[in-house]
Amino acid sequence: MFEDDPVDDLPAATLCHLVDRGDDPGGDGGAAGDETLLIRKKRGVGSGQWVGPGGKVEPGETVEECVVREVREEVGIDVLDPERAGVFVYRSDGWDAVVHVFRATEYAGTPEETAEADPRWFPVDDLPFAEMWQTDREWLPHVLDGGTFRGRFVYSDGEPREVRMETGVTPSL
Ligand SMILES: COc1nc(N)nc2c1ncn2[C@H]1C[C@H](O)[C@@H](COP(=O)(O)OP(=O)(O)OP(=O)(O)O)O1
Repeated sequence: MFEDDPVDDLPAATLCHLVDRGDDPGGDGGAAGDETLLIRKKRGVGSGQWVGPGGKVEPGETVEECVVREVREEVGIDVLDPERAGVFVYRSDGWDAVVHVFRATEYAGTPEETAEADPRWFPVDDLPFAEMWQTDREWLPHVLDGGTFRGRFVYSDGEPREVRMETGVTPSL
């Protein structure tokens, strides 16, 4: 899967997909059913799109530390039980990275808008894919359903040109 990629040398980043299972996900009086928290990114890679909160791993930081820090910085909540759900290599004509995907179900606090992100809960069966990374369609439903994956996505001019993915695997490089 990653034979052609210098995975040890690529920058690392994280994404968090928080799933709220309950009668009133997000505590916002919305419809019952599973929901997931997405952000409208205000800056950085993928700005303007809906995406899971996350960001770049800082020097000396583990990916687990990064995902907790980034979610706190972007939407002001503490994720309590992040678990690895996937990993993908992203290659493009700009930035390249290894992105570590986490799933979580427990959190403390209430998501709030920040300078980086505008958060909103979406039903897991009604995600805004038209305004998301195109390859999220391939793996996000699987992750929200408790699955794991590894992938390699090559983009050019903002479009996916090569998409490779395997599911039900250990989500490591
Ligand atoms: C197909 O590629 C991607 N798909 C998805 N869903 N998300 C991606 C893809 N490539 C990158 N990302 C995510 C991974 C990270 O969460 C962000 C990139 O980090 P960001 O630019 O947000 O980094 P920060 O440290 O928050 O921001 P600053 O650099 O401004 O400090 O994109």
